[in-house]
Amino acid sequence: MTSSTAPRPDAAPRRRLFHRKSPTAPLPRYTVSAERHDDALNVSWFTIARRLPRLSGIAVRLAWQAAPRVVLLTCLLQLITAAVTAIGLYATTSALTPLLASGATPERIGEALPALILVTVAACARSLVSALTVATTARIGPRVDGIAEARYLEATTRVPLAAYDDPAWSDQSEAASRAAKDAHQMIEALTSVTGAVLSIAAAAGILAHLHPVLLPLLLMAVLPRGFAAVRAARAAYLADRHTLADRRLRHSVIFETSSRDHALEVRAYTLRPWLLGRFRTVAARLEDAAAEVGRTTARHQLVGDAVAGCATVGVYAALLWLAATGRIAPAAAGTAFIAVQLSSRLLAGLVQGVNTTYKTGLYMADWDAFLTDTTTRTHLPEHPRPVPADPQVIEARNVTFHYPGSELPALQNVTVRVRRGEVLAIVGANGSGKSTLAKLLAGLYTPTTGTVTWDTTDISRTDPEQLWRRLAMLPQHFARWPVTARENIVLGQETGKETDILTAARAAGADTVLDSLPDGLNTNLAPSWWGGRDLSGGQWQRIATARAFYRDAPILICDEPTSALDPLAEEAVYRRIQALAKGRSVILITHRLGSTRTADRIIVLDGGTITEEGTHEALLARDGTYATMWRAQADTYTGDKV
Ligand SMILES: Nc1ncnc2c1ncn2[C@@H]1O[C@H](COP(=O)(O)OP(=O)(O)OP(=O)(O)O)[C@@H](O)[C@H]1O
Repeated sequence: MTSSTAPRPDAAPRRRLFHRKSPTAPLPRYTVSAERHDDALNVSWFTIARRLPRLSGIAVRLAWQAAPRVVLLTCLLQLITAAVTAIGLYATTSALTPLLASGATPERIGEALPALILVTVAACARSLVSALTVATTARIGPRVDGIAEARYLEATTRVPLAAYDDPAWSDQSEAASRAAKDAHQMIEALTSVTGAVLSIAAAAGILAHLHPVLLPLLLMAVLPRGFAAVRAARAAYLADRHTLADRRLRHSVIFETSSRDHALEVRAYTLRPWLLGRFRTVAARLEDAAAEVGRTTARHQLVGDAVAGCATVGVYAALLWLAATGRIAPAAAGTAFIAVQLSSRLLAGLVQGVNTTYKTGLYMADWDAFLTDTTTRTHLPEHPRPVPADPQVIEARNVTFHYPGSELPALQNVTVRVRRGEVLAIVGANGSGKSTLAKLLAGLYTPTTGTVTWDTTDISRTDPEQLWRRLAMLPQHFARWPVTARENIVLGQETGKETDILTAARAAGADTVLDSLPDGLNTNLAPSWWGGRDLSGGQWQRIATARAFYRDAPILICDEPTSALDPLAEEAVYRRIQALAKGRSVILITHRLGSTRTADRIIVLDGGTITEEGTHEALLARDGTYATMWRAQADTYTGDKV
C-alpha cells in the first residue's frame, strides 16, 4: 500500500463546469494514498462472487447487532414474498390450462375461477409484504448507520495523535466516514437483492417444474443485465476512490470559504475570487469524474440492455416454437411468458441492488479495514503497566522524534527531566521543537527512539487514557468548545463543586469573563447557535486556562498560556502557575521570557536539540542564545540595549 498524498501539478479541467464569473484557480491534484480496490475492474466474476458474501457479511453483522429481531422479520418477509410469487405463478398455469382448453367459455371460466382468485390474492399479498419489507428495512437503516458511525468515532478518538499527521490514514478515514454514513444503503440493497433473488428463484423453480428447457431460457433473459450492472458498479466505485482526495479537498475548500473562523479574512483579504476559483477548480474535476462514470455506466447499461433485449426476443420466439410444435403445453408457455416478464421487473430491483451492494460493500470493506488499521495503530499493550498516581519525576531519555512522513527529526537525542514541585520552562525559536517535546512528555506522541518515563514507568507501555487522566494541558491551539462556559471549564470531568470551578476561573482571570456573561457559567459559548455568545481571543484563553487549572492533575503543561492575555492577566496567570507547581510537575512553554525568571530550570531548544540548560541567572551568565533572546525582549520594553 502506498502512503502519500503528494500534490501533482494541476492539469486544467477538461471542460467547463458552469458559467463562471471568476476564473478557476490552480489547485494541487492529490493522489489517493491507498487504492486498495484498484483491481476491482479487472477481477473475474468468480472473484466478485467470492467477494460479495464477505462484503455483505459486514453489513449483515452490523444489522444483526442493531436489531436481530427485525433482521429475522425481514428474512421471513423475503421468504413469504418468494412463496407468494411461486404460488401466483403456479396458480397462473392452473388458470390458463382450462382457459386455453376447448369447451364452452362459461364452463372454462368457472373452472379457472378458483385459480384466478388465487392469482389475485397472491398479487395483493405480494404488494402487502413488499410494503411491510420497506417499513421494516427503514427501521434497521438508521440503527446500522448509528452503530457504524459510533464505531468510526470510537476508533478515531482512540487512535494515537500521530495518525492525524499521516495522509494515508486521513484518506482512509474519509472513506470510512462516508461508508458509515451510507451503511443503511447496503442494508436496503441487500434486502432488495435477497427479495429479487428469492422471487426469481421461485419463478425459476416453477418454470423448471413446467418444462426443463424453460429455466435456461429464463436465465438467458435475465443474466446479461445483471453482468452489466456489476461492471457499472465497479467502474463507479473506482471513480469514487480516485476522487477521494478531491472530495476531501472540496470539503475543506467549502469549509474554509464559509466557516465563521475564516469569515473575517475572507473579507479583509478580499479572498472571494480566489476561494471561489479554488472551489470551481475542484468542482470541475469532480464534475469531469462524475461525467466519466455516467458515460461508463451508460455504456455498460446499453450493452446489457441490448443483449438482454435480444435474449428476451429469443426466449419469446423459443416459447412460441415450443408451444407451436406441441413440445410444451400452451398454459406452460403462457406461464413462462408471465414469469419472464415478472423476472425482468424483479431484475430491475436486483440490478439496482447488486449495483449498490457491490459499490457500498466495497466502501463497507474500507470501513472495516479502517477500523482494523486504526486498532492496529492503537496497539495498546496487552498488560498495560499502571501509571504512577503522583509521579515524582518525568523524564525523556535520548528521545528522537520524526513526524510521520517527515525525514528531518523534530527532536533529536533530547534528554530532560522535570521533578514534582518544579517548573521547567522550555524556550527557543519558532519550530525548534518545544510543543513536540511537551507532547512527548505527555504521552500524546511516542518517541521514534528513546523513552519517556514517569517515575520508572515507560509510558509507551501504559494505557494512554489512564495516563491522560493525570494530565492537565493548555495547548497552544486550544479548542473553543461550542458548549456552556461551565462545560468549557469542567470539560470531560464530572461536574464538581461550583466553588472549585469558580476558583479555577479566578486563578485564570476568567472570573471577570463569567461576570460579563448574561448567564454566567451557564452561558452558551456556541456563537453559531441561537442564544450562543462569543468571546474575545484573550477571554477564550482565560477560559481555556481555567480548564487546565480546574483539572486536579499531577502534571500541568502550559504551551504559550498568555499569548492573548493583557499584561495584568498575564502576570496573574504566571503567579498561579508558580503556585500550582507546589504539588505538581509543571512544564511551561513560552516566548515571554519575563515569566521564565522564576522557573526552576530552563531549557533552550534549537533545531530539535537542547543547547542550553540552567536557571535564569546561570543562562544569563553563560551569555548564549537565552541571554541574547532575553536582551532582545528587554530592549523592546526599555528601548535601551541591555
Ligand atoms: N504535525 C506535524 N507534522 C509534521 N511536522 C510537524 C508537525 N508539527 C510540527 N512539525 C514540525 O516539527 C518542528 C517542531 O515543531 P513544534 O511545534 O514543536 O515547534 P515549536 O518550538 O513549538 O514552535 P512555535 O514556537 O512556533 O510554537 C517544526 O519544524 C514543525 O514544522
